[in-house]
Amino acid sequence: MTDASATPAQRAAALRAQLNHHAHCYYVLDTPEVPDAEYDRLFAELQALEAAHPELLTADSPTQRVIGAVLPGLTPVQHVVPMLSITTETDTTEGGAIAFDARVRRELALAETDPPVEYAAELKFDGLAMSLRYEHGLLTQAATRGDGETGEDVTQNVRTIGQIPLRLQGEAPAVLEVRGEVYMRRDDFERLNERQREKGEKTFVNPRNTAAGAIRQLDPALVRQRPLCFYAYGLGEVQGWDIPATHAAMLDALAAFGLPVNGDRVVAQGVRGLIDFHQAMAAKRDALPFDIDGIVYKVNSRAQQQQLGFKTREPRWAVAHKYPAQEQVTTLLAIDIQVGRTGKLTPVARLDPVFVGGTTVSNATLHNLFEMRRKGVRLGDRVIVRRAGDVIPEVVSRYREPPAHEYASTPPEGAAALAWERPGARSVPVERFPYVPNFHMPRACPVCNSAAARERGGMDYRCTGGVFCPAQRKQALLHFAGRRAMDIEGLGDKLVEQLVDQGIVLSLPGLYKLGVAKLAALDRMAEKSAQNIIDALEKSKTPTLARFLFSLGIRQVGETTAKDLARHFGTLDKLMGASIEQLLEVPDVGPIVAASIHTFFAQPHNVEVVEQLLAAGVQPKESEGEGDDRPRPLLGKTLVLTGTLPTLSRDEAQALIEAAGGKVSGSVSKKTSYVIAGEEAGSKLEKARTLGVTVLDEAGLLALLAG
Ligand SMILES: NC(=O)c1ccc[n+]([C@@H]2O[C@H](COP(=O)([O-])OP(=O)(O)OC[C@H]3O[C@@H](n4cnc5c(N)ncnc54)[C@H](O)[C@@H]3O)[C@@H](O)[C@H]2O)c1
Ligand SMILES: [Zn+2]
Repeated sequence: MTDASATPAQRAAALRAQLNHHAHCYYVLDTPEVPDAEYDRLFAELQALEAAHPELLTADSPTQRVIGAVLPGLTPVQHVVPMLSITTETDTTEGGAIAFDARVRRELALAETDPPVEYAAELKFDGLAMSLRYEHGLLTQAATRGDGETGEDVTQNVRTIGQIPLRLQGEAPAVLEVRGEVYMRRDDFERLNERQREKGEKTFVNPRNTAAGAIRQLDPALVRQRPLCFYAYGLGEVQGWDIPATHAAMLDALAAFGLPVNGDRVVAQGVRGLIDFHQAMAAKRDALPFDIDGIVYKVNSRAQQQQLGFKTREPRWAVAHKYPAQEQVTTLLAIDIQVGRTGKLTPVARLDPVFVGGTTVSNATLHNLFEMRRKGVRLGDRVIVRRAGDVIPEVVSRYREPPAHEYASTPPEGAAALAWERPGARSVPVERFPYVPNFHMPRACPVCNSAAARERGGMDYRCTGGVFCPAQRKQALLHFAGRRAMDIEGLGDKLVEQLVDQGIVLSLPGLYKLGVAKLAALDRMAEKSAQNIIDALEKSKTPTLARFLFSLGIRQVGETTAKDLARHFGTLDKLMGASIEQLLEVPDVGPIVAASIHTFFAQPHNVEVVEQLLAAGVQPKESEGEGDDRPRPLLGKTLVLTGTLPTLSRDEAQALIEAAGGKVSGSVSKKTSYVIAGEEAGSKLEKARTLGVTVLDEAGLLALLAG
């Protein structure tokens, strides 16, 4: 990207324009176009250029001022004590701490023989800076950093953050401005994105930008849906309070006022303690519930802080010692399909290996076709990968190499609309069948070759070979054995894990081939418990049809639907042979459920598994079907209708009799249970009398039907 022919002056101007543009996208629009690491690289390049050519330095250079602005619609707030930035040490090794300590010692004019400087080290929370103003203990105003001098009033939104006290505890100063960081926890962020994904809506890029976007919403009700948190780390304006002599003591005092202060902080004597803390927290970073992008070192003594003072943009007594970035750019080499435990097909990006979030990442999830399309990600693209904490790495967007000439000193019109996306990508609605150029979802499961299908309105493609697919084996077995399914006591998580991993049971029918010896040979399995499981398997062989259907784990077929199906069809054969139309006749079965059942039994492998289960001795209790649960007083009875009944037509009477389990015959014999006679009954009535068959009128029939 660097134009070799550019003069230093041209390069500096280009860098300034780019940095201003990115800062605008980041601070004002909350939708960065490049990863932080990329921004930091450009920033460092400009700093180096300005150091080498001091004549190029301008007062408005991004290296000289805090960038930010007040969003239209929000009220500006003047900061009495400016909200500054912090010098960044991008050297993530111990060199970062050593450089800072050396600077501090030089500026304090300490000799080599002088004792080590005392520092306070704390986490650098990756959120947005917030100033909370308490007057006589009451929260009166909350403001963003803005350009450091002027921020935005976001009091209403900040009030929705449960952790922030509206009233301080204890004896509060006349004025206490608390500076701290608003952030979003990683699990809250993941949940939020999960919900967005389920709704088929745009997902958020990272917790920082989500938090910053939420806090600057004009509608507090929207903010409430984005769970935010807060940690205090400093002070602004203070009146009527003796500020403690050290930074660490000041934080303790803030905690005593009831403000959230993070516990992962230390007081360190000299540079060694800083390095130790940096390393200790690097090891703990993934386990923290929120993102941090480094450690902040601060000179602990207030007196020494005052002696060191400020540069234009940042204090001289503090530094941010960074960690490896959690977002990086790399190339999308290929897309693999992973089949999950529940049959979900996930496109997974195979990447040019990249160091991100502290490890080398070569695979990252693309979630689903809809998200790929929304993000404009295609095979061969440069993409931004995020890896934070224990969350699986993901491709957050396509990365567009920013050509230097595109940047003016002010951000282009509509920068927000283009952020993180290709030009125009956003205006294209996601269609019903998402189409991603140069990539197709497979039509068949790559593991078992059953059909891969997407439900109408659903986001995910799934393997339909539920009881056959090796990827779904464990899930299928566990579900099959479940209490509400076949109820096989003792066949739990641990056992299924062993049975499958050791290749002992590979499919549902295999369960019924288990012997005591095989089971007893397993880890932590005594002969007695092995026998219990064999007994439980034996006992499970005569389930109700409904339980059996439910146990197959057909998507969309829960307990209730399974009962409806069993009642309607009565036998397994009838259900398995049912067409979509016939399935739709079942009460409460709609097109999605019908399609799911039909597809399931259309997979030859699924049918094979069912047949093998039956062959292994499983015998679901079948019935006549429809009306199964109603009283059937005429079950096994044969009736003959003759003459004209006073209210019921012949067809109506027949339907009622059949619904009650009876049969209607055309001729009277010794086997006839009842003859129902109306007006003008003929020979059939006589025959009944000769054979001694009971004759009833319509009222008699109705009484029979009523039981
Ligand atoms: N991706 C982009 O386009 C883009 C654009 C601009 C800036 N950025 C990123 O923003 C950062 C630079 O912005 P900056 O100037 O605000 O500096 P900074 O965020 O690196 O450091 C200053 C901020 O650190 C925060 N902080 C967190 N924990 C703290 C603690 N314990 N003590 C004191 N402060 C603490 C405060 O909010 C403070 O305002 C970089 O990480 C940069 O990559 C990215
Ligand atoms: Zn499969």
